Amino acid sequence: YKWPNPQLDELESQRYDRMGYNARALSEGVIPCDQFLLGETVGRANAADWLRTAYHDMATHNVTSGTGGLDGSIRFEQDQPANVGNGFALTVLLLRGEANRYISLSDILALGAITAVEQCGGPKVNFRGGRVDATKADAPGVPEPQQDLKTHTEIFARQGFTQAEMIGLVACGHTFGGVQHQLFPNIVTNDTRGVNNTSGNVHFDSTFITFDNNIATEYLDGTTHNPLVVGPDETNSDKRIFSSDGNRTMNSFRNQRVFFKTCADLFARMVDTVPRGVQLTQVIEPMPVKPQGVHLVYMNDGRIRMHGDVRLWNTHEDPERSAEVCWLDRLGHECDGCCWQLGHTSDQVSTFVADRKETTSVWYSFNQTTRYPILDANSSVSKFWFEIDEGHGKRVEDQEGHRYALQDVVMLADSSCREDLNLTLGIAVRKGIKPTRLYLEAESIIDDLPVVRTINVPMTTPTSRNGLYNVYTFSDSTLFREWNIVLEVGNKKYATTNLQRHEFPDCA
Ligand code: HEM
Repeated sequence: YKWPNPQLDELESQRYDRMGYNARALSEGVIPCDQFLLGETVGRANAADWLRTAYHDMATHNVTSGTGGLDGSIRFEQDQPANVGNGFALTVLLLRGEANRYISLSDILALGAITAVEQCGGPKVNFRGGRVDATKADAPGVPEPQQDLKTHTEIFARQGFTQAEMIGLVACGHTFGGVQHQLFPNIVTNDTRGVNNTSGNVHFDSTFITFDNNIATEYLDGTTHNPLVVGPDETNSDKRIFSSDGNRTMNSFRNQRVFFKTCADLFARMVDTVPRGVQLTQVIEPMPVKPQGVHLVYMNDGRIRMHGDVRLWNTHEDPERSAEVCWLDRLGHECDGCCWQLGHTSDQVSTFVADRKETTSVWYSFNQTTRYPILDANSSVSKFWFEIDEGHGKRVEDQEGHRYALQDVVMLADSSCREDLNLTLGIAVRKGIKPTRLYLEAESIIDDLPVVRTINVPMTTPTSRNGLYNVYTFSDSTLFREWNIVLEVGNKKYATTNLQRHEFPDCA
């Protein structure tokens, strides 16, 4: 895809900016993998809850009617007997803050499961966005351990999975976590609860926070303590499922590579199981050169300052490297002095983990400490690109000649400042156009879901008419999450990027 694309930019960032500079908060709950936030029970982990939540949310799917699937309906399904325990509520509570208008709660639940798998030693799982959040419960459909093999096979077939895929999905799922005595006292009894720890949570395998094939090898070797294999016959659903093809599938999982490949494919299908009619995006791949938070600020002296970062994916620190941002003027012409050396410090590095390896990215800032690229408002900017030199000539990074587009019609003004929760915004609007409406788009989370509020900015009297821009002043104290400015000119819209991370000076 081509930058800017607010939805794909956001999905890409949530997917790949996992740790370090400009990291998103999503993965914090699974770093380290034994982390269990918001609860006291030892022997549990967010990683296990996140994976189980994605499965239970999806498990309502009916391939024939096209209903149910991964749609966040788990929020309304916690009174269903198959959804006992607080793992689902905790998962929603931990993850909902990461959703916004471009990435739904159900996208975040899908990505939470993928992040847990990848971060805790598992394979890379393809991620798409575009899930739509349900507003009510789906028809019940999550399997329970006391059901027989025929029922389980039918349930998985209804969800769209064959018998072999059922074996795979259960084995891949049960490499994390375990069964709690408190919730299943007949499965993990007073006698068996002490096996892994004293809290009464008996794990499915000996490495309950590591994604590996021990779930299969320990089962095959007869050393397993999996409560759904060695528990009471009636609830030994893993045993019935694992052995249902004469252990053929489980035997293939002795090979870790086969196990990883199977799990990666099945998890991708699991999280992509959505109600009919929901259109998912392409698989989100990392952008090799990605601008982040690029925006303009109108200075009181009539010039324009350019802010932002750029991420160079899959590279390392290189003292030889120098990087520049270059731009075309607002009419699309090349201009003199329209290149600027980017700043970089050693903390501007980030990492992404999958397939047990780390990918490093290095970031550069448009500013070097306090020095920014400053443009003359007359010539201004329409597109920019990067020129990178690693000691063997300049490499141009311009999205295959498309360059990166940037509007200069509406922007923040330098007069903007913060006083506690209150932001006093100066909003600069280019003269010579006939604006029809100026407003802010501000996000909040209401009843677990992201919503966008529109806040009108009156344009009666500009507070300043310096240079080529009129500046309108507006105050608001509700801009806690993502927000941006939009200017409508007839049916054309000019929008800034999310300005949540802009650093405002104190008003004093
Ligand atoms: C017949 C199918 C299945 C049955 C009967 C079943 C049953 C169970 C039960 C009884 C627990 C214990 C929950 C608790 O005590 O909190 C559990 C945990 C878990 N299940 Fe399944 N499950 C099935 C399939 C799956 C699938 C397909 C996945 C994922 C792909 C999955 C992922 C998990 C995870 C990660 C846990 C651990 C949760 C934790 O430790 O907090 N399960 N399952």
